[in-house]
Amino acid sequence: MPAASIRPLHPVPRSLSQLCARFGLDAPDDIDHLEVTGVSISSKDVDAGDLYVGIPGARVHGASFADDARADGAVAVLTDAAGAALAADSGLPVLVTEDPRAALGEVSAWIYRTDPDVPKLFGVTGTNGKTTVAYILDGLLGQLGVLTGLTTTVERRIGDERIDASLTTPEANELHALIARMREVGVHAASIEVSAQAITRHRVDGLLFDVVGFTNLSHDHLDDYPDFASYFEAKLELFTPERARRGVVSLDSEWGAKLVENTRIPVTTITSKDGVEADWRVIVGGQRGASTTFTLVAPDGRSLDTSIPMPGWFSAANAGLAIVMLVESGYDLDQIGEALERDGGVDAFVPGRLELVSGERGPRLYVDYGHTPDAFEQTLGALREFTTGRLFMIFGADGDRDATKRPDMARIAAELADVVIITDYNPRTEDPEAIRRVLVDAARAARPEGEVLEIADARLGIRRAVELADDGDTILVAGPGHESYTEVAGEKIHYSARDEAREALREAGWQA
Ligand SMILES: CC(=O)N[C@H]1[C@@H](OP(=O)(O)OP(=O)(O)OC[C@H]2O[C@@H](n3ccc(=O)[nH]c3=O)[C@H](O)[C@@H]2O)O[C@H](CO)[C@@H](O)[C@@H]1O[C@H](C)C(=O)N[C@@H](C)C(=O)N[C@H](CCC(=O)O)C(=O)O
Ligand SMILES: Nc1ncnc2c1ncn2[C@@H]1O[C@H](COP(=O)(O)OP(=O)(O)OP(=O)(O)O)[C@@H](O)[C@H]1O
Repeated sequence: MPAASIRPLHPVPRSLSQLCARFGLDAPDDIDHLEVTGVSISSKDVDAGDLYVGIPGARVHGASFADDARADGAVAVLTDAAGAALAADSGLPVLVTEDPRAALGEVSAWIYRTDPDVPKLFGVTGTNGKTTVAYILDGLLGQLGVLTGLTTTVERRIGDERIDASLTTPEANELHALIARMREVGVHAASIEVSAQAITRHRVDGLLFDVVGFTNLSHDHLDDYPDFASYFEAKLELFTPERARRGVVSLDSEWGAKLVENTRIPVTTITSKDGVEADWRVIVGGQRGASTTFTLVAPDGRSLDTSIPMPGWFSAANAGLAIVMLVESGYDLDQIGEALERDGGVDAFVPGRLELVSGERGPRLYVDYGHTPDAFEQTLGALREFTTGRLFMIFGADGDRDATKRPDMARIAAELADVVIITDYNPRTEDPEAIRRVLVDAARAARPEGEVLEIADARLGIRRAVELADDGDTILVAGPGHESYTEVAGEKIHYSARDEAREALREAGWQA
C-alpha cells in the first residue's frame, strides 16, 4: 500500500509529561517514562510512538478508534471530553483539551520541532490558480538551484520522494511531519497550497509563512461558507502577523483590493489588468497554444521579459505573482531574470492545468482542472485567442460540492464555447442525472440555438468531441485535471481524462 503521509525518518522524541506541561494539560498518572515521536489523527495512519489525536468529525469521533491506534503503537490519546469517554477503555493515557483540532497545529509543531525557520515557507491562496502558482514557485526555485518541497492538490513532494494528495492542504499533523522531513533532507524552501477550508479548519496552524500570495476570489465553496464575505474572511486570516511575515496580493479580482485594505501584514500588489494601479505589473504578450510571453515590471522600473509554458493571460499573471513572492522573500529580481533567460523561460509543468495532450496534427486538446464559473470564463477566453476553428467544451459538475455555481458554469460554457458536451463528473453521492439536468437546462437557456449535447459517460463525451473536431479546432475537457478517479455513489472508480483523451485522439487517427 502506498504511504499515507510523508514523515521524518529520524524524529527526536519528546516527553509526554513535558507536552502536558507545555500545553497546560492535566497529566495522567504514570506517564513520566513515555515519549512521543509523531502525531496522527486517523486510525489508518498511526505509527509506533504517535500521539493519537481524537477529533470529533462530521461523521464520527476520531477517539472511537483509540483501540486501533493503540494496536498500531500509539502511546497516548489527546482528545476532548466526549472523546475521553470513548477512549477510556483503550488502555492508553488520555489527555483532554477543549478543541483537539484547534490544538493540533501547535502540538504537531512542538512534537516535530518545526518551529525553526527552515525551510522558508511560501503559502498560496485564492479561488483559482493556487496549484499553478505553487508549481511555478517550485519550478523557479529549482531554476535558482534551491532544493524544494511542494504540497498541492496533486501531490506532496520532497526531491524524488512523492505521494498523491487527498486534501488540497494536508491536516496540520501531516503538514508538520512533511516539513520536518523536508528539514531532514535539507530542503530550503517549500511551496504550500492553502485552501480556505484549511485556514478555517486549523490545518496551517503552528506555521509562520515567509511570504503568502493571493491569486483571486470568485464563486466557489459557498456550500462551506454562508456567503462571499465569510469565504473572503477565511482567506484574509492567512494575511495576519500570526501566520505570515509579508504578502503579495493580485489585484486582478476586486477582492485583492479588499484584502489590501484589511490585512495587518506588509503587502505588495501586482496586476495584469489594464487600468488597475499596483506596485508590480504583468504585461501579457503573445498567447499561443503552449506558452505565453510576458513582461514583469517592478516598482523601481526594472523589467523582466520571459515566458511560461502554459496558455492563457492568467498563466502569465500566476507566473508574475510567483516571481514577486520570491523577490519579497529576498531573492534578487535580476538573478531570477538571469535564470529565466538561461533556461528560456519558466521551467514548470503543472499536471492537469490546461495540459495539452494532443500532438502536432489534429485538434488541440487540453485537460483542465477548472471547476468554477471564473475558471471556465478565463480558460475559454484564453483558448479562443488562438483557436481558428471551433471551440469544444466538455464538462460536468462535482457532486456534494457547492451546487449554486452549477448554472453559472453551464451558462458560461454555452456562451463562450461553440459546442458544449455535458457529461457526468464526480457525482459522489448525488444523482448524476439531476446534476446534468441543471447544467443542460442552464446551458440551453443561455444559448437556445447553441449546440449542447448531453452524454452521461465522459469517455464517450470526449470521443464525440474528437470525432466532431478537426484541425484548427480546440477541445477543452474541464474538471478532472490530474485526477485518476471519479467518485460514483460514494465509490472511487479509475478514470483519467488525460489517458482517455490521448486514447480518443489515437483512435481517431490523430497524434497524442
Ligand atoms: C469538511 C471537511 O473538511 N472534512 C474533513 C474532516 O472530515 P470529517 O469531519 O467528516 O471527519 P470524520 O470522517 O467524521 O472523521 C473524524 C475523525 O476520525 C478519524 N477517522 C475516521 C474514520 C476512520 O475509519 N478512522 C479514523 O481515524 C478521521 O481521520 C478524523 O480525524 O476531516 C477529515 C480527516 O482529515 C477530512 O478528510 C475531511 O475532508 C473532506 C474529505 C473534504 O472533502 N474536505 C474538503 C471540503 C476540503 O477540505 N477541501 C479543501 C479545498 C478544496 C479546494 O482546493 O478547492 C482542501 O484543502 O482539500
Ligand atoms: N489566475 C487565475 N485566474 C483565473 N483562473 C485561473 C487562474 N489560474 C488558473 N485558473 C483556472 O483555474 C483552474 C484551476 O487552477 P489551479 O488548480 O491552479 O487552481 P486552484 O486554486 O489550485 O484550484 P483548487 O482549489 O480547485 O485546487 C485552472 O486550470 C484554470 O482553468
